[in-house]
Amino acid sequence: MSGRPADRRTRPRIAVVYHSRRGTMCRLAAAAAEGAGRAGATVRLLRVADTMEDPFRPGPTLPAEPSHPVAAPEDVLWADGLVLATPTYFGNVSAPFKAFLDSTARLWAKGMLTDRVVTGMTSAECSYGGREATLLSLYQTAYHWGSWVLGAEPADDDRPGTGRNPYGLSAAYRRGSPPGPAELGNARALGHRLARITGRPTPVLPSVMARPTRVTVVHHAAGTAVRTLAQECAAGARDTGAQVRLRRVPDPSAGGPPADGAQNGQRHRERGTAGWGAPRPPVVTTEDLAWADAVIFGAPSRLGTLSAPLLAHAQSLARTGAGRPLWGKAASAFTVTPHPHAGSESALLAFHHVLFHCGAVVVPPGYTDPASFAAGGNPYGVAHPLSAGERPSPEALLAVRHQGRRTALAGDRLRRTVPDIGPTSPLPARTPAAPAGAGRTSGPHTTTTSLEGR
Ligand SMILES: Cc1cc2nc3c(=O)[nH]c(=O)nc-3n(C[C@H](O)[C@H](O)[C@H](O)COP(=O)(O)O)c2cc1C
Repeated sequence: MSGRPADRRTRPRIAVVYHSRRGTMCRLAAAAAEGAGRAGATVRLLRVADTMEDPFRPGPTLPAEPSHPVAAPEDVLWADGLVLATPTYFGNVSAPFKAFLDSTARLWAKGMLTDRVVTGMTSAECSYGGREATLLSLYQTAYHWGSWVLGAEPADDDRPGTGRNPYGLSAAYRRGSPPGPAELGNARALGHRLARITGRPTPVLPSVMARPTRVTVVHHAAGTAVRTLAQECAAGARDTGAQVRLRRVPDPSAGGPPADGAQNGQRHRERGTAGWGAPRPPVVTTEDLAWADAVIFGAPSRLGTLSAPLLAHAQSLARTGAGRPLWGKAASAFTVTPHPHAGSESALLAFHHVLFHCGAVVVPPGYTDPASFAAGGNPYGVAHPLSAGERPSPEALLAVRHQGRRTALAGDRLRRTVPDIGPTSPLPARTPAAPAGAGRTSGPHTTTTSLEGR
């Protein structure tokens, strides 16, 4: 991110891309665009093309909104940050929205979509009818782009009907009615937060900038493989000039019977020939997390999640209010699995959920370095299968070193933008409400006249 044009501009560019058939997502998208504009962003409010038949036509619709320009893949290229806004269809992204995401593949293949900051919004008829699943599936694409992913800020007083959700915004679809004021206010707040986080690094805060970036690598030191990856990851962070703390989580099960779901023989092999004889890093404290600008977690994968000791530690960080040690910080994870496909993806994705609850910005490796492809092409984080040997391959070591570097650089950038962002509450509408974007006529880089440039 540090080399991206946003560094040289005062205004971040935010694209709010939505699909809507009944008007809910259109209104939420307009609210997010308004919030981003109020944070000083240049905004494009765009709809995806929808040529598919509506299975419920004629359905109850809201009064028509002005037609917004149709999103093109180049809008993703243009943007520093994106709000991706799709209705929930069968617990997933709608087909027209997915078609838009897939249309970015040509730019992705050229490595041109990395390091955007992405957040998501959805609406669904049922409270628990797939809203979270839709937001999380939206982010799969963002991880593959190599984008950073931002959830919504969890609040102490979250109630049903506010749309707040640690993973983004998830509003109710109410037939024939627009989203409620709390939902719209939180959509504005999400757009606002995205724009602030995506924004230009603040050249002030000399006390912060005088020191190197700080990175903490926390791992469940279950065996040689995890420890080797953790050390290499720490070395990658140090490559950037960062100060690094290598820490381990306490493991109550060490020495006893496997109490945390270890799979056959895994715990024995994780200990490896190096055993516990090597100097062990200190046990992590909350201060190690509060101290850091970026945090990278590593652990063996067990039954599709990261191991219990690491999860227990991370879950203890997900408190709300001030003092959340991961809030607004860059974070990522790596893992060791018994076999390929025994959690290499699912354990990392599940761990991202915890990071969202902690308010962290998830910074996956994506395909931002050839090392990621060489190590198996896992965009969510490095995963080494123990069946390939106790010692991670040279490719895995290169990939995790890149992950350490990348997360450190993201932490460096975020520490310049995030500290002055206080907790957000719903942003009330402006009166008169900000107008929706007017049509674009001549291609993807033509502006939405009423929003862009405000
Ligand atoms: C094909 C289809 C699948 C849907 N699947 C779900 C679902 O899984 N869960 C749910 O609660 N609502 C579901 N809905 C309702 C939509 O979420 C609702 O129509 C949408 O949020 C309205 O957004 P819009 O007003 O922006 O078009 C579905 C609707 C359609 C057309």
